[in-house]
Amino acid sequence: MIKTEFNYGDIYLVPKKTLVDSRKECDTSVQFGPRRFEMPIYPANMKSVVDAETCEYFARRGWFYTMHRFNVDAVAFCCDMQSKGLFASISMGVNEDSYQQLRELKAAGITPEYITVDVANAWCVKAERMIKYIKAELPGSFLIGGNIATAGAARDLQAWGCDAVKAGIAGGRVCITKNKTGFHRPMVSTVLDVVAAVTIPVVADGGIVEHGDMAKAINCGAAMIMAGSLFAGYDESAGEIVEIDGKHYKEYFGSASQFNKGAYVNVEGKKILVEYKGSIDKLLNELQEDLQSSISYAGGTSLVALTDVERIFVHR
Ligand SMILES: NC(=O)C1=CN([C@@H]2O[C@H](COP(=O)(O)OP(=O)(O)OC[C@H]3O[C@@H](n4cnc5c(N)ncnc54)[C@H](OP(=O)(O)O)[C@@H]3O)[C@@H](O)[C@H]2O)C=CC1
Ligand SMILES: Nc1nc2c(ncn2[C@@H]2O[C@H](COP(=O)(O)O)[C@@H](O)[C@H]2O)c(=O)[nH]1
Repeated sequence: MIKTEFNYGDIYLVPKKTLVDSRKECDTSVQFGPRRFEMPIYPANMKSVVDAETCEYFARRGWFYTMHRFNVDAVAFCCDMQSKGLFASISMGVNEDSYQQLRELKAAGITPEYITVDVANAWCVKAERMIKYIKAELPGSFLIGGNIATAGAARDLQAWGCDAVKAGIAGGRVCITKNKTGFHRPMVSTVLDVVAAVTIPVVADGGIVEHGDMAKAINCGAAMIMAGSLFAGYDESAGEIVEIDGKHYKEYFGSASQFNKGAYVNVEGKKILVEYKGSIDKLLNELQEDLQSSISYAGGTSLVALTDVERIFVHR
C-alpha cells in the first residue's frame, strides 16, 4: 500500500474569531529546555548559515541558535559565549573528533546549555552511543538529537536520553538525499508522527518556504523550527557574498555538500546562491509580526492557540 503524505504547501489552517485588539498582544515566545526565547524558529546549524557572530546576534536578541560543528573549537566557543553572559549551544557529530571535543569540555568544567547531535539519520548505532555518552558525561546540557523522521526513531531517541528530537529528513532546500538515496518524508507527516510518539519537544527541521509555514509546523505540534535557506541571504548569515552581473547573492551550501566536505565522498547536499537581502533585522521583525498575526487568526494570544485550529488538506 502507498500512503499519502503531506508537506507544508499541502495544508492550510482554518481561521477562528480573533479576540485581541491588536496583533501586538499576541505572544510568540516559547520555553525550550532551560530558557525562554522570543520566537520558536532559529537558523540551521550549517556553516553557510551561522558563525560565531550570527550566534551571538541571535542570543543577544533573545532567539535560540545552534552553532554548527565543522572545524569549531567547542571549548573556545562556549567560553566566549558564557563569558559574555550568553548561553552556549553547540553541535556534535558521532565520530572521534566529537568525543575529543566533549572530553575537552568536561576537563575544562564547561557545560554548554544546549548540545545538538547532528547527523543525517540519528536512528543509528553511532548516534545512540553518542547520545548516551553525552547524557552520562554532560548531564547538565539539554540534548537535542537529530535528525529523524518516524515515530519509531523518535521513541528510541527519547529512550536513549534525548531531551528533544529534531525531525526532518531530506526536505531541505540544498538537500539531494532524496535524489541520491530515494529516502524522504514530507514535513507535515513527519512532524505529526514524531510529535505523537514522544513526550519531549520536537524541532521541525527544513522545508520552511513561506513565513506561514511556521504556524503550520506549530499546528502539527512542533515546539521549535529550524530553517536554513530562510536565514541564508543576510549580512548576519555566515555565507560569502557573490556578485554576478552587478547583482549580489549569498552562498548557501549543504553540510553534506562537496563544498562543505572538501571532497566528493557521500555527497548528499549542493551549493546554491540565494538573493542577498541586507540586514537580517527586517526579516526577524517580519517573522515575528507574521507569527503574531497567525496567533490572532487562531483566536488566541499565544503559540498554544495554533495547536487548536482545524487543519485542511488542499488537493492541487
Ligand atoms: N536533515 C537531513 O535530511 C540531512 C542532513 N545532512 C547533514 O549533513 C551533515 C553530514 O551528515 P552525516 O553524513 O550523517 O554526518 P558525518 O559525515 O559526520 O557522518 C557521521 C558518521 O556516520 C557514518 N554514517 C553517515 N551516514 C551513514 C549511513 N547512512 N550509514 C552508516 N553510517 C553512516 C559516517 O561514516 P561513512 O561516511 O563512512 O558512511 C560517519 O562516520 C550533517 O550536518 C547532517 O545534518 C545530511 C543528509 C541529510
Ligand atoms: N540532505 C541534506 N540536508 C541537509 C544538508 N545540509 C543541511 N541539511 C538539512 O537542511 C536543513 C535546512 O533546510 P532549509 O529548507 O531550511 O534550507 C538543515 O537544517 C538540515 O537539516 C545536506 O547537505 N543534505
